[in-house]
Amino acid sequence: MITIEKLHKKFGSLEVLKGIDLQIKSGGVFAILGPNGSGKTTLIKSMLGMVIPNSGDIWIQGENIKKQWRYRHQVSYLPQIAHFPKNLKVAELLKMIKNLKNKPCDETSLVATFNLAPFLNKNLGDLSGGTKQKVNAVLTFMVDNPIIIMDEPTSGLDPVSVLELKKIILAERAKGKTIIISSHILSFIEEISDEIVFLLDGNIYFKGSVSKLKENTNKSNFEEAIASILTTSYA
Ligand SMILES: Nc1ncnc2c1ncn2[C@@H]1O[C@H](COP(=O)(O)OP(=O)(O)OP(=O)(O)O)[C@@H](O)[C@H]1O
Repeated sequence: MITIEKLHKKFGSLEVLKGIDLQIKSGGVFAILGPNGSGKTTLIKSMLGMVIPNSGDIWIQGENIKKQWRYRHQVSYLPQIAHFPKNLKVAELLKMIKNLKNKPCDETSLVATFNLAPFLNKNLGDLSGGTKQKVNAVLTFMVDNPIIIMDEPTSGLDPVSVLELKKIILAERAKGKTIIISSHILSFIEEISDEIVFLLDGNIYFKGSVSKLKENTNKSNFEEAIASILTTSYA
């Protein structure tokens, strides 16, 4: 269970999160949606201790994360933009992360799933954006953690890889893991999410299932339901 209470975050005079209260129950796929700049990454990074809120509290598995780091051993994170060392080879990075994790890692089947074998001896700086994202996915899923947080995981992936990613996410969900995803690809979110939260103007505009959102907005299509929130709010 993840509990967020009265979370405020400002960057200078820009108030990005204006008192977010949120509960994410354990087990299932939870999506964080919202327009560009609505604070999805800020919220995600707050859960990871990478953004320090101005006020408010976050509890992960019962532990207040303020000034804590141990909980991070239970959380896998796929960042929106991975900054890999350019001159390191893919195989070297995988080995290095495995050593750092000091936990059982299973990257072999993931490397096969994402067809990364031909790239293992290539420098990370020479990879295409999509191939880097596949490496990012391998790093995320190779460790067996109960919480998986992904910021725009489909970014740059071709349709076959998106399909593979979806299968992996659903398999992790079936193991009872808590998976938190931010994405603008609504078809992807609709297929995999148990619950969504929609951020708007620093607050939670909606929390519930995709079908509940469709019902509330009186739309049969998820994209139209999201569009109707935005047109109503910004009209
Ligand atoms: N370190 C920072 N310093 C200053 N402003 C920041 C910083 N990080 C984020 N912001 C600003 O906070 C706002 C929210 O950014 P955030 O990245 O959380 O949005 P997002 O919903 O993830 O956006 P997107 O959909 O474009 O990825 C934006 O206006 C952004 O410019």
